[in-house]
Amino acid sequence: MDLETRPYRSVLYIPASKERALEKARGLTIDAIIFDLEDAVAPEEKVAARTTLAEALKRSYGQRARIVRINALESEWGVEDAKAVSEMDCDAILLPKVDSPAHLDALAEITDKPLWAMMETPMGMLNAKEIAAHPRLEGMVMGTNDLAKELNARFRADRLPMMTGLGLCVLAAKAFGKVIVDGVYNAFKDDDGLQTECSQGRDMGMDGKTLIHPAQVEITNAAFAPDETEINLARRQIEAFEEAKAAGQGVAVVDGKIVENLHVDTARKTLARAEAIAALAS
Ligand SMILES: CC(C)(COP(=O)(O)OP(=O)(O)OC[C@H]1O[C@@H](n2cnc3c(N)ncnc32)[C@H](O)[C@@H]1OP(=O)(O)O)[C@@H](O)C(=O)NCCC(=O)NCCSC(=O)C[C@H](O)C(=O)O
Ligand SMILES: [Mg+2]
Repeated sequence: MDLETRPYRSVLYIPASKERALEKARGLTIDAIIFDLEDAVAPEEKVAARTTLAEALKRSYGQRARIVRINALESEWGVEDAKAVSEMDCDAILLPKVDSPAHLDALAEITDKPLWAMMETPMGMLNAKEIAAHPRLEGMVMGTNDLAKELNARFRADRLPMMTGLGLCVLAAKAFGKVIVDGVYNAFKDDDGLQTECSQGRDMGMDGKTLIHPAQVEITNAAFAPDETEINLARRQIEAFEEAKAAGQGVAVVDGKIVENLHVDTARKTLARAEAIAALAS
């Protein structure tokens, strides 16, 4: 599966030190996993967590993308994390608190793995374009907890204080064809709040959302997948446009709205996305 078609609806963080959670993930309907060596692991457990993770990755996680978040390279663990993860059976390395492409350059010197960037600092927001343009970068992950901390912003249901940063990162990721997944929703027992935040992220163009608990998976998978109404509309748009084209016209009308070439492109992507999700499930 290539980057363009691989679904990243649900991306679950798992503390690399927690064997039970590492095992549990093998049975969850998640598109990707972030195995965390950074914030979810206490300092005294960091070195042992590398070994625990290396062992866990020797067994299959099926089709789920396996991304490992290391500690910052400036920290006492970062460089050793990067070297150790380079030898592990995983799909990418995620670097926290990326401020500029220079941070990615430093990691690229240590590893050949594809790179992902945590977007969670004010400087990272300002440099989102240059970070997204990095040739080794595959994806961006919003770190909305760190961003709120750095901004001294308040958490609000509408995420207004985050919007500039979220918008800059979505623009940057889309401009350079990179994956972008939204930040976590901390209140993991609040389904309504999660649903609202998923809908907002999807409306903005996020490819999916990062999660902290298995209870968040179902809502997120549904929110970032095309639903029956969207699939049905996409099919009708393509059909109507093909008919219009055959009749020598460049525009069709479906449900009272015009359908042009560009809408057909979106419709085809919607169907391709639905097919990719169905293929993952089979
Ligand atoms: C939040 C938690 C500490 C809650 O854990 P727990 O009390 O164990 O929850 P439950 O008893 O409800 O768990 C039920 C079962 O589910 C498993 N479980 C729980 N969480 C996970 C998980 N993340 N992945 C896989 N499996 C999980 C439990 O083991 C139970 O299994 P079983 O006993 O077999 O039934 C906990 O959920 C947790 O630690 N979550 C992850 C926290 C984390 O990773 N934080 C760091 C990432 S967030 C971040 O840093 C974002 C960014 O950088 C930013 O700045 O915003
Ligand atoms: Mg963070």
